[in-house]
Amino acid sequence: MVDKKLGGAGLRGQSAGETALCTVGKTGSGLTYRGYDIKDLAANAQFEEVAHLLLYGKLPNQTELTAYKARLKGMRGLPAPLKVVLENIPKDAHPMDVMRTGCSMLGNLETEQSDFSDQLDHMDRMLAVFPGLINYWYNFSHHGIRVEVETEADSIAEQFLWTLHNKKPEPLHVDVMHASLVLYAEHEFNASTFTGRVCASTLSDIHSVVTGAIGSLRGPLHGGANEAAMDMIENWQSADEAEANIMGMLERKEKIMGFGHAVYRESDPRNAIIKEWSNKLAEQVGDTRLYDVSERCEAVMWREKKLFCNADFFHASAYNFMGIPTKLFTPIFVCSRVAGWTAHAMEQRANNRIIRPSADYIGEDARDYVAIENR
Ligand SMILES: CC(=O)SCCNC(=O)CCNC(=O)[C@H](O)C(C)(C)COP(=O)(O)OP(=O)(O)OC[C@H]1O[C@@H](n2cnc3c(N)ncnc32)[C@H](O)[C@@H]1OP(=O)(O)O
Ligand SMILES: O=C([O-])CC(=O)C(=O)O
Repeated sequence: MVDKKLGGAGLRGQSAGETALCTVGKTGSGLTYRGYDIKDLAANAQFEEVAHLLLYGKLPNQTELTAYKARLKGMRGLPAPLKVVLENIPKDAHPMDVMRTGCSMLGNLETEQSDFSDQLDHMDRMLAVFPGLINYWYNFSHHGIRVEVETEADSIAEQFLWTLHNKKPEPLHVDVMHASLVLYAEHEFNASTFTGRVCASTLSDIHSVVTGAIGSLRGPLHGGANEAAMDMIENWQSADEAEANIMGMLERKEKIMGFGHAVYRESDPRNAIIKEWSNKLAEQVGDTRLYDVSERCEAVMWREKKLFCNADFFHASAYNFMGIPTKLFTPIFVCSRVAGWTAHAMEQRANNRIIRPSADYIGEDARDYVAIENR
């Protein structure tokens, strides 16, 4: 990988701590979780295997996986007061705000012990409950339906689609969701994870850690890019129209969402994987527009700027082909990344020192206080 010229802005390139969870841009195809290459995990593992790897330190054997999935399945129910809160959030709310409020409310109802002795219970609970939480709100606010969240879904991947569409999803879509959740699960010291680690370093509770992380993920420069990419590509009826518009945006020095990365220099290893799934889904739905448009954007951005698709870009078309509303794209990221966030919180707690960097002062020199009547 080509070394990036590092500047101080955005703490780019500076180490802010240690982790045993993930490497970004260092070995293999460029992304590993506890030493396992993302390509192998995405091709072979269910999301629950990856969550177990991150939270419990090892890939589960079959008996452990079966037990873990059963444990998570038993944790899907929404407490009644949380349902009341969700039912009171308006239809036009941003779903990431719903996630943030839902997570925070859960922390009021099921507060973590201050000695963190029950931390894993809360971490698993969030993994289990988040898909139903967002889809309960979505279905209630948009369709007036109180969707059943304690479904027979076999996995978190299936649970998301089942509670969204209120019916058992087709197997291909479940496979795509597994891959997607695996791809999004963990990414070292990205902005949302770092937010969570800072919060964890104050010895705060796990719901505060995750609520803060959700807030950071919401922005279009981070998780919100998958929605922003969809809002962009859905306007274009053909690859040629996409190319003309991208060229115009580049000329006007606009950011193209879903491209570029703070660490990777030549490619994001997650892109090829989700792109392949998007291609499969395009064939399944008989798409002749969105996938071509996306591919052309990719080609033009590389040709003009040597900028590549990050994990978010082909997620947009893939989710769209599965009938997922654009506004729910980033909440899916939450349903996955909560595994990484909480694993990082545990790691921080296990070897903690409060995160408190310094700043270079660029303000006024010392001066005399001026009484209010003299200002
Ligand atoms: C899952 C994830 O969170 S992945 C990231 C999702 N975010 C996006 O897709 C948003 C669009 N991308 C971006 O804004 C950026 O590429 C980021 C935020 C991801 C990384 O930011 P940085 O590390 O500051 O980017 P980097 O230093 O590589 O930028 C180099 C140059 O390329 C430009 N550039 C980077 N990404 C883009 C883009 N998507 N569109 C247009 N220009 C871009 C920058 O403006 C910068 O130009 P400059 O030197 O003239 O200022
Ligand atoms: O690492 C980053 O800066 C952003 C990213 O790709 C992620 O969080 O998945």
